[in-house]
Amino acid sequence: MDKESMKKIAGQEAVKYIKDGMTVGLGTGSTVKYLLDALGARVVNENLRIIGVPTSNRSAKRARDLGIEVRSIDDVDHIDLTIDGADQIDENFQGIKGGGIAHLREKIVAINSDKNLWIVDDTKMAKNLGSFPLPLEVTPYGSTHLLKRLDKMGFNPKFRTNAKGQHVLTHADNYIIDLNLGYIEHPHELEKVLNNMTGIVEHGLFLDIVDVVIAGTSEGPKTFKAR
Ligand SMILES: O=C[C@H](O)[C@H](O)[C@H](O)COP(=O)(O)O
Repeated sequence: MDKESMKKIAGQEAVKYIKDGMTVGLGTGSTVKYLLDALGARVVNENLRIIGVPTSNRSAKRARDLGIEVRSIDDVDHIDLTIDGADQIDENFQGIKGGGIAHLREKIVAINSDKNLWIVDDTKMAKNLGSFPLPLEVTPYGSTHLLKRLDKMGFNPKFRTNAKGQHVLTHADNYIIDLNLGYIEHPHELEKVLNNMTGIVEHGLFLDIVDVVIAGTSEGPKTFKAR
């Protein structure tokens, strides 16, 4: 089965966790797209009343187009459940996110949610993190010096650029540096190091955040309780 079909299976399974009246954080990415399609269908067919809190302009537009009511995080008093994609998930359900440059908003929404559910195709489930490059959102000011510092630390940093060689800009007009680490032996230690570095606005390590993971597999959806 191809990856798209596995993403679709995960998105369609996850929509079952959304109940009438909920405020739901809406993640970003190609897997979340399938969730939004399935959620839009429920809003129309079942007259489901939910409020969506999107983590990107892309998800906000898609949700609105599908008839899902959306509000900014600062206009809701709580979020019951957030459903998002992920780039890599290790055997302890720690994750890397930010492949689609949305991890700053995604982390803000995630830590303000009662529950977090991730949806992935099962090729993203790994023993360890690190084969997927770890994204950092960084302030443009001083970013060349930050890159040098990260390089000296052995983190193999690279600015993320577009086809024209220009910096990719985040929602907040920041840059992205990807760390090509290969293998992250101690994610919590790395998290502490990155949290303490001036100029890094947010990194894509999502540790101890997810509650449930749904992986789309060729045998159907597989659900894992992370905590
Ligand atoms: O910045 C983007 C997000 O963290 C996405 O959730 C992540 O990149 C997974 O996206 P996709 O479902 O497209 O692989």
